[in-house]
Amino acid sequence: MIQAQGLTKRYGPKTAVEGLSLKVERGEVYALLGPNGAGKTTTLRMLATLVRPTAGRAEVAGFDVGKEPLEVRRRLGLVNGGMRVYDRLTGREVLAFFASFYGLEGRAFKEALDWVVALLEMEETLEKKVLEMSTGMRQKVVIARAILHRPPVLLLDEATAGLDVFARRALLDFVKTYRDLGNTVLYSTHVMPEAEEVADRVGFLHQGRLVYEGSKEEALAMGEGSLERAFIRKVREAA
Ligand SMILES: Nc1ncnc2c1ncn2[C@@H]1O[C@H](COP(=O)(O)OP(=O)(O)OP(=O)(O)O)[C@@H](O)[C@H]1O
Repeated sequence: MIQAQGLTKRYGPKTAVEGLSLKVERGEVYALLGPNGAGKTTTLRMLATLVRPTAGRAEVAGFDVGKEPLEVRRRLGLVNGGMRVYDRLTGREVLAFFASFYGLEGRAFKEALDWVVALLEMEETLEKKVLEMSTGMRQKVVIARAILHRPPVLLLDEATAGLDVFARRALLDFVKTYRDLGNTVLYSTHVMPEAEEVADRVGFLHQGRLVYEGSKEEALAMGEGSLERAFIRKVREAA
């Protein structure tokens, strides 16, 4: 569902991502792991058609990110940590607003809303203003707006940043549920234990390069039970 070959992004003399190739299959959670500045955000933004690659190519759900960005956008959702929603609107109003971007109006909107409300258990957010919501409720609205169009591919970029323990738990459980519905999730984080919990496969990104890729089990075995140790080992080997 996600394929990248030689994906590269340079900002002037600075290389943010260098020759990145990866494949994520349907029904899989792929954790892209790396410290701040490793190139995770840039990679996700290229896949989401928000940043144009300097070189290389990528496809999402069979569509080229450079040549068919609208087809790609129809099939993916993006959640960034710390994403804001309009404080003065209710959950329902926020979702109606974003639904209109996807052409979901009238009956189609109602169906999408019913689906997302049941999936995220967020009935209580519908008539509440965002500024009156808990962090957890707000997070549900952020996720709901990203998946209203039922994208088969979901990109999450440091999505647990700033969440309290309840909201974080709900998000990790949601990732697994969304995967189990047959969707594909690219989960970017620097928090290794989160990847240990949700990932099927992992990729280690260091200074813009993918230095390792494998199943979570292989990576854990290499790190004697710890992804963190596996990551450090691969980064040292690549140096
Ligand atoms: N618009 C830009 N102009 C110049 N340099 C940039 C730009 N965007 C990112 N970079 C640089 O590219 C590198 C990779 O950044 P990126 O944000 O992709 O990393 P990251 O792994 O997502 O880290 P973080 O979690 O801190 O966002 C960093 O060195 C960053 O400073």
